[in-house]
Amino acid sequence: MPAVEPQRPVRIGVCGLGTVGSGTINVLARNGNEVAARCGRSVVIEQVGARRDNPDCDTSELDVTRDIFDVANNPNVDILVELIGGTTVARELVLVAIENGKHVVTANKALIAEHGNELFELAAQKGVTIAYEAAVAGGIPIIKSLREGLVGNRIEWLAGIINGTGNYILTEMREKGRSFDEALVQAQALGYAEADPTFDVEGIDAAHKLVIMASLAFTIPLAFDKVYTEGISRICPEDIRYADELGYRIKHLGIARRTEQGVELRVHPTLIPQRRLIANVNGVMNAVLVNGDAVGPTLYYGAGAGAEATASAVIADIVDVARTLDAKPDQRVPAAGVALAEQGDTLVLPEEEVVTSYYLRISAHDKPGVMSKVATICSDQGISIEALIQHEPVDGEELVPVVILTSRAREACLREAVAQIEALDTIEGKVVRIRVESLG
Ligand SMILES: NC(=O)c1ccc[n+]([C@@H]2O[C@H](COP(=O)([O-])OP(=O)(O)OC[C@H]3O[C@@H](n4cnc5c(N)ncnc54)[C@H](O)[C@@H]3O)[C@@H](O)[C@H]2O)c1
Ligand SMILES: N[C@@H](CCO)C(=O)O
Ligand code: NA
Repeated sequence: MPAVEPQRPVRIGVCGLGTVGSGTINVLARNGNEVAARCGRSVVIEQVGARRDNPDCDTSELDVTRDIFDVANNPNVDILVELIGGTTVARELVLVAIENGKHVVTANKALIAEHGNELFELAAQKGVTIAYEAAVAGGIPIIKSLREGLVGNRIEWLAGIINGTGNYILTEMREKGRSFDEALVQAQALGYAEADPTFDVEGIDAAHKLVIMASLAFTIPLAFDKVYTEGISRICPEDIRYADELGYRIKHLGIARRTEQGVELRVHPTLIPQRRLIANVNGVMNAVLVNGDAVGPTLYYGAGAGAEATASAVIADIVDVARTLDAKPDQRVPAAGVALAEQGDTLVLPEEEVVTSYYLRISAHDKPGVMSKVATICSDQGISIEALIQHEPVDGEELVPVVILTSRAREACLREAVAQIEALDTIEGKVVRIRVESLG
């Protein structure tokens, strides 16, 4: 029998030596033998592009350049691993790498969500691949699941806790009574937050991840600008408490759903029943619930952020690319799950048309007839009240907090009802409203 040719090592160039870059180098150093066995060839770090050294990892034996474009232009690099973040220099870097015939592994959801259509197109023309497992839900192999594991299904909907920082903040507020700001500072110190943490708390990061999942689940182009996005910065401790009393948890969810009228793409705080597994996903952990017509509901759970958890996904992509390094491009799984010509249209349903139940919190003057006026306004909009709790006035004030759970209603009807309730002279201030999903 002829001897099997040993495969040459795969040579990677790592750009960015922050949380994920240093985690990737450390995990590769620790698990190099297992990784080599998985890919059938060793993985060699040919070059590192970093503005400065990072004391969290040892690069003393590596070729380090201060100009990341050296890596993109290095003829010995097979795979460029983009871990600098952002959408300007990162886009340029990835374009140059692809033009130079390199495969790309990236953890950058902003880049894929906002420029993925363009990058996938160029990669297809050049016969290279872009892998982005780390971009969604950190270490959880959700991209692999959507792109490969679930392809026998028509996916009806998915819903996920896909921002570790936000989930960490909501958990700290609920379990330890920490303030929003305190919990955010901690999440930043732990390396979970984006360079601009408003991306985490205002739902932009989750929107990036949601469109990537929706694109794979529904085989549609990426449509980041169509996502409805609401953050968690206005969630108050009393809403977390009242939700608990009603048997719910407040989670920041990304939801993608097919309807007959179009696709729903939305990120917002959501009350979900406490009995659901996903309601009990806490701290920096992420979870994605995917509902396929054949398999039914499946749940993916794990660390959504952090140096080594994210490195786990980056390295899985490196192995995937390395295994098919010598394959013909059409033998690889396409970056978008299907050839771009096979993608359908993205008709995203306007938010006003979305139908959900709502949690409403109203500050009412304790006078007779207030609640019957509220009930009439709701019923005129076709909304019924499923539960109502009247709380004790806060700190001896005259105002009484009233919490309502509504039936399912069109967003447009709910908005009209809220406007009319706010106009009542027996109601003070704005109505707090949070969507409710049963996820059943
Ligand atoms: N931190 C996480 O838990 C996590 C998880 C999943 C995905 N991500 C994504 O991974 C990427 C990196 O995130 P991070 O947390 O490691 O960020 P980070 O800020 O810790 O690291 C980024 C590094 O890139 C360097 N850099 C930026 N521009 C550069 C340039 N032009 N030249 C050279 N170096 C440059 C920075 O100096 C920094 O060291 C982002 O896209 C992020 O969204 C992060
Ligand atoms: N900032 C992101 C990192 C992982 O994508 C988060 O908190 O989930
Ligand atoms: Na992932």
